[in-house]
Formats: sequence, C-alpha cells, structure tokens
Amino acid sequence: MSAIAAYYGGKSILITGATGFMGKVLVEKLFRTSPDLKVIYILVRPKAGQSLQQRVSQMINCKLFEKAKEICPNIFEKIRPIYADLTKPDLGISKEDLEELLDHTNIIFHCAATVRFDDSLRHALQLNVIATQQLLLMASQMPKLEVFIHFSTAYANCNLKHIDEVIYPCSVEPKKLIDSVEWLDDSIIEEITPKLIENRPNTYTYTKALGEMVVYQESGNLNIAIIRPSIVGASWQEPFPGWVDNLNGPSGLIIATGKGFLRAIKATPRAVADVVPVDLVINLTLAVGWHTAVHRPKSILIYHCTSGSLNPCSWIDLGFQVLATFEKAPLEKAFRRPKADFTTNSFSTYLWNTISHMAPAVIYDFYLRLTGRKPRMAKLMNRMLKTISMLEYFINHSWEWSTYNTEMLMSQLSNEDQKLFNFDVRHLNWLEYTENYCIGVKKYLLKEDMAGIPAAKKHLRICF
Ligand SMILES: CCCCCCCCCCCCCCCC(=O)SCCNC(=O)CCNC(=O)[C@H](O)C(C)(C)COP(=O)(O)OP(=O)(O)OC[C@H]1O[C@@H](n2cnc3c(N)ncnc32)[C@H](O)[C@@H]1OP(=O)(O)O
Ligand SMILES: NC(=O)C1=CN([C@@H]2O[C@H](COP(=O)(O)OP(=O)(O)OC[C@H]3O[C@@H](n4cnc5c(N)ncnc54)[C@H](OP(=O)(O)O)[C@@H]3O)[C@@H](O)[C@H]2O)C=CC1
Repeated sequence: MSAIAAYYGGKSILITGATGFMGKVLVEKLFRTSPDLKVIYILVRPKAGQSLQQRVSQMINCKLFEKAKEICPNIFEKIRPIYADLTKPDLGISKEDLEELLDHTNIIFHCAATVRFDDSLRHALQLNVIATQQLLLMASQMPKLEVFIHFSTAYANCNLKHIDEVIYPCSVEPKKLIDSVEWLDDSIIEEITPKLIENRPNTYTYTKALGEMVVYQESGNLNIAIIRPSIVGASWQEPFPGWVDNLNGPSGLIIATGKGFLRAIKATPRAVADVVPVDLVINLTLAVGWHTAVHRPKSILIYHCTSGSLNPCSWIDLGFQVLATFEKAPLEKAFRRPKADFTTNSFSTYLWNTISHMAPAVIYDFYLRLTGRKPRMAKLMNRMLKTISMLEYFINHSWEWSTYNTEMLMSQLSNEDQKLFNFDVRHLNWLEYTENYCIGVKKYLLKEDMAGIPAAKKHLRICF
C-alpha cells in the first residue's frame, strides 16, 4: 500500500492555479492515485466569458484526464470550483465560500502565479507576493489544516551561481515594498523596477523570491514546504508521455524551431538545459505534501526539483534531439527547413536575426502582397524575436542547485512510493524524453494528426 496515496485519501484539498499547466497535472494525479480523496476545492476566476463550471468541464474533458476519469468516475462531484480572483482583496472569495474553506481544508497547494516575464512589478507583486500573504492568513485560520505547499521557482535566486535549499533575503523588505507600491505612481514603479530587481532578469523571478520571504515571515505555526522547479517541460511518463498545453518555457521555442521560424539562437551551447518533466515535479510535490504533514519538520524545508546536478543535458544536445525528431515527424506547413544554430555573441546574433529570420519573413510578406494576401510574417518574426530576448538569459547562464532535501526525501520513500511517485530524474533518458516532448507538442498543442507526416515531409522538400 502506498503511504503517499493513502495520506491523500479522505482529505479536503485546496488548490490555487489548478487550471494552469502544473495545476492540471496535480489535480489529475491526485484523482488517479487517491480516488477516495474527499474534495478538491479549486480557486478559479471566470475567463473568456466562461462560467466556473464551464472552465472545470473544459479542464476535466481534456485528454489528460482520461485515465483519471476511469479510475475515479465521480471526478465532477469531487471538484468544487470556488470563485476567486487573486488580485482582489481577500482573494475575491465570498463569505460563504470562505467559511466552507476555513472549516474543511486539510491541505493547500499554492500554484497560482503570474509566470510572465514582462509583467509590471505592481501586478507581479499582487499575484506572487500579496496573494501568497493573503492565502497564508487564510490558512492560519483553518483548524484542520495539516500542510501548506508553496510553489516557487529554482530561478527565484538566479542572481546567485550556487543555490542552496534555503530562503535568501531580498534587499528590500516585502512588506515595505507592498506598502510603497500602494501609493506610488505606475511610472515611478516602472522607473525603480530595474534597481529593485538588481541583477535578476525580470519581475517574475524577483517577486517569486519575495513570495518565499513572505512565506518565511508569515508562516507562524503553519506546516509549510516550498518546491522550486527549474524549467518545467512536457510529461515524461504520466499519465502518458509528451503532454503539454501551453507555450511557456521551451515549448514555444520547440514549435518555432519545428516550423522553421527559429533557426539560430544566442545560447551557451554546453550550458545545462535544466528542464524537468511536469509529472516528475508533481510526484515530488505530492511526496513533499505527505512527508511534511506526517513528519512536521521544525523549519520550512525547500526542495529543488532540477535535473542539472543529477542528469545533465546541454542546450546543444537538446537542440540536436529536437531537430532529429522533427526530421522523423515534421510539423505541418513549416515556413522553412528546421535548423538550430547557436550564436555566442551579439554581433553574430544580429547578423543571423537579419539574414536568417527577418529577411526571409520580409521576402515572404512581399510575395503575400503580390498575390493579394495580407502580409503577416514580419510581424510574427518580430514577436518571436521579442520572446527570445526574454528567454535568452536562461540559456546563457548556468546555475548549480543543491538537491539535499530532495534526495533525502527520495531515500525515505518505500519501494512502492518510489515507483508510484517517481521523481528520480536520473532515470530520465533525454533522447527519448525530447522525442516524446516534440511529438507531444505536435499532437496536444498544435493538434496535428500523425497521419499528416508524409505530407509534412513532402512539404519540407520544397522548403529552403
Ligand atoms: C531547439 C532549441 C530549443 C531551445 C529552448 C530554450 C528554452 C528556454 C526556456 C527558458 C525558460 C526559463 C523558465 C524559467 C522557469 C520559470 O520559473 S517560469 C515559467 C515559464 N514562463 C514563461 O515561459 C513565460 C514566458 N512568456 C512570457 O513572459 C510572454 O509570453 C512574453 C514572452 C513576454 C510575450 O508576451 P506578449 O508579447 O504579450 O505575448 P503573448 O500574448 O504572451 O503571446 C504572443 C504570441 O507569442 C506566442 N508565444 C508566447 N510565448 C511564447 C514562447 N515561449 N515561445 C514562442 N511563442 C510564444 C503566443 O502564442 C502568442 O501568439 P498568438 O497566440 O498571438 O499567435
Ligand atoms: N512552468 C514553469 O516552467 C515553472 C513554473 N513554476 C511555478 O509553478 C506554478 C505553476 O506554474 P504554471 O502552471 O506553469 O503556470 P500557468 O501560467 O500555467 O498557471 C497559472 C495559474 O494561476 C492562475 N491565476 C493567474 N492569475 C490569477 C488570478 N488573478 N486569480 C486566480 N488565479 C490566477 C491561472 O488561472 P487562469 O487559468 O484563470 O489563467 C492558472 O491556473 C507557479 O507558481 C510558477 O511560478 C516554477 C518553475 C517553473
């Protein structure tokens, strides 16, 4: 009998960010391994004119949940969507809903965040820091709460080279900053942002670091653990290989490469591509939840969920593997033949961007105009270059993360739990994983049919 699966049985679990990439995988795994759990409360905001119930239906009716629905046919009854908006006071939760949450919640997984690299400091603070603070306050009023799991990122302290499983202080107190942005004008906040984030690349990593400080400062008597994943990619094994549903992290760039838009990128070829599969992150999360609840460590433990120190893969190897997969299973209607050159300085990057990215786009737009169609390629290319400029920092630096707590936890699991909640990245075969990732991107993100591969190959023959 799995101790971890048994722990979640009969529990009332509150999840923020359940409609996001990681949140969905967390909900799915919980239902698949602990179908006897009592209820999962998910904090959801209405979006794109959809009601909460419609959002839940859309989530549960996607392919990811097929297996879980077989194992737990009453998933719909066990999910209780709660209207919430994490940018609002009291998280936008109604009084009645709040009472229900306070009375019943046993476990909290706090996944919600803004993961945008270009967010304003005000908005990133609101979601990644203030909402965390409010959720902790709510948690402190829950008599049945056993554990609070907070999702951070391995890059919260990307201003350091070696990162231990500890909380590092930021130069400005989160509370002081929160007070200040309340009365400061947006233009002034924008002006001071570079000074505040210091040598971090964006407000995301900075506010995730502040979020950790808030967790530390406001933990009170709560039983808390923090998970810090690095770059989260498609699923490795569960519930099936290659599942991914958004463009974040490497996924968007994998598509851009497969479609022949992105043919060169400024990167340190031998730097570690610290990607971790989403199912591995969720397995670790559930194991941490169980361990923290059962063993109640004296202080907040931080768990790095990274691959570089145990099973490293370089950006150049990843690039080759992506190209090799798209040779066997190309994406449909590629703009150009896939290629993945790595540039190492600003001048060659500028040259490549002009010759290999912008020039073909401008020429193609000219052709579209000549044939009476609307030009679109240069605009798309500019957008891609902007995205790359935001991600470049992460492919041109290297970090070392210690994984003492993660390894300690692994050694404490029974054989059965090590299999059912496998988070041992040493078993990951990068070649196989990357191939499944690219196929997953093709099937689940782009919704391309595998039967179209011969036509896609034929199309590539006429590409330049
Ligand atoms: C072969 C070699 C592989 C190498 C592979 C290297 C991977 C190297 C990853 C490092 C990654 C570190 C990750 C840290 C780990 C965390 O802790 S955080 C989690 C990761 N977070 C992210 O990845 C968020 C990054 N994205 C953003 O911040 C914003 O999307 C951007 C880049 C600022 C763009 O903002 P925007 O201009 O407002 O655009 P947005 O509305 O978001 O999207 C505009 C268009 O761009 C597209 N797009 C959005 N994101 C992407 C994307 N990532 N890629 C492509 N297109 C995209 C959208 O589809 C959209 O197209 P349309 O639907 O309009 O046709
Ligand atoms: N993906 C990655 O590579 C990594 C992610 N992480 C961390 O993991 C966690 C999950 O990330 P991921 O799943 O990728 O992120 P997603 O962007 O896929 O999901 C974010 C979730 O937060 C919710 N959310 C955002 N704003 C609000 C709001 N105002 N009110 C209520 N809910 C809101 C979103 O809801 P909605 O569906 O309505 O938009 C969504 O459910 C985050 O804390 C992130 O920092 C850490 C390392 C790497």
